[in-house]
Amino acid sequence: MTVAVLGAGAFGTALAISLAQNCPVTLWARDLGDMARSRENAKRLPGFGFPDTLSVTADMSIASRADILLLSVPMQKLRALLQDNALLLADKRLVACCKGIELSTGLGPVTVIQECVPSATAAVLTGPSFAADIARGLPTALTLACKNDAAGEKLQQLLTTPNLRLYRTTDTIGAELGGALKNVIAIACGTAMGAGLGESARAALMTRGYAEMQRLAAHLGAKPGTLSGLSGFGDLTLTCTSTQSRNYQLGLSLGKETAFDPDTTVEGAATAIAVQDVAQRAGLDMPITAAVAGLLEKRLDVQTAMNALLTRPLKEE
Ligand SMILES: NC(=O)C1=CN([C@@H]2O[C@H](COP(=O)(O)OP(=O)(O)OC[C@H]3O[C@@H](n4cnc5c(N)ncnc54)[C@H](O)[C@@H]3O)[C@@H](O)[C@H]2O)C=CC1
Ligand SMILES: O=C(CO)COP(=O)(O)O
Repeated sequence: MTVAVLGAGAFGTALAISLAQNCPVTLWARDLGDMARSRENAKRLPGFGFPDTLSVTADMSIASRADILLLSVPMQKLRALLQDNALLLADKRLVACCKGIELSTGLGPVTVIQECVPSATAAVLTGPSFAADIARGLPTALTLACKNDAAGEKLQQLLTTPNLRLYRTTDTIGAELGGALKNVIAIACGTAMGAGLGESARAALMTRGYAEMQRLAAHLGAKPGTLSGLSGFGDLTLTCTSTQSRNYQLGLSLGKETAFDPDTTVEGAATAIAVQDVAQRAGLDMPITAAVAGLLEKRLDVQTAMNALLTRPLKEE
């Protein structure tokens, strides 16, 4: 068995290092930089040397020979990667490792794979994990979702490592929505903490944000229960409480009104805008998502957004 990881960001590099314990792994990058010589991704994941079983390439025809390909580019770049390489990726097992909703279509990564490479087996790997934790070999549990349970079970077995424990589901919609929506709530939580609104406010945002996540997931056909697993509740907890999270960090800077590096990958920003549109079309009430979208689009300031949430009509929980 061989694995390739397409996209040499922090997460793709960490997964490649971890999976290289199981089998030969090829890490594909658009731009290899100095990685082949230094045997390290100094730009995205410094301090973690590559094991001997990990090779790097910028040649997709080499990477696409692998049995299983993990797609670890940001969500808004996924479609172009698939379209550009559709012939090489035909009939492959493609596992999306990105968390988000496509801005132009409102779709998640599994559907984007199915649209671009219909002959592929599409899956998504998601759940609570920071790249550095995985690269360090710290214990991590994730969800592997694939509509075809037999194919999902095989992927679960092949991609589990001594430190990376995979659970399995056939509910790709629920799994990808959990990973996408928790980032939006993490921006809200970071904003509240950055603005000094306190930990009680953060707990309220996490809980009511989780209610929003479940509302949209149910509307889009997710199985009841998936959102309470690693891909939903698990990742929500991690991302809303850790300063390691870039979504949470963006929120902190919005709350503190400080500058934020625009080159940082913050998946929740595009997802908030995409989800706001989906929710409006569906007539769903998602006030925290709407507040985050308003902050990001600079239609709202933090105080106005908070007042809007607090003055909504009182209702049953
Ligand atoms: N960093 C983390 O701890 C985790 C990240 N993720 C997810 O992994 C995905 C990727 O995030 P990171 O690796 O952290 O981002 P990153 O910012 O570290 O790296 C993104 C990488 O994608 C590459 N890239 C961008 N557009 C590309 C294209 N068109 N073709 C090829 N490569 C392209 C960039 O060159 C860069 O190497 C995101 O969806 C994120 O939510 C999931 C779990 C943990
Ligand atoms: O998805 C993640 C943790 O599970 C990583 O979070 P950030 O993208 O916010 O850094």
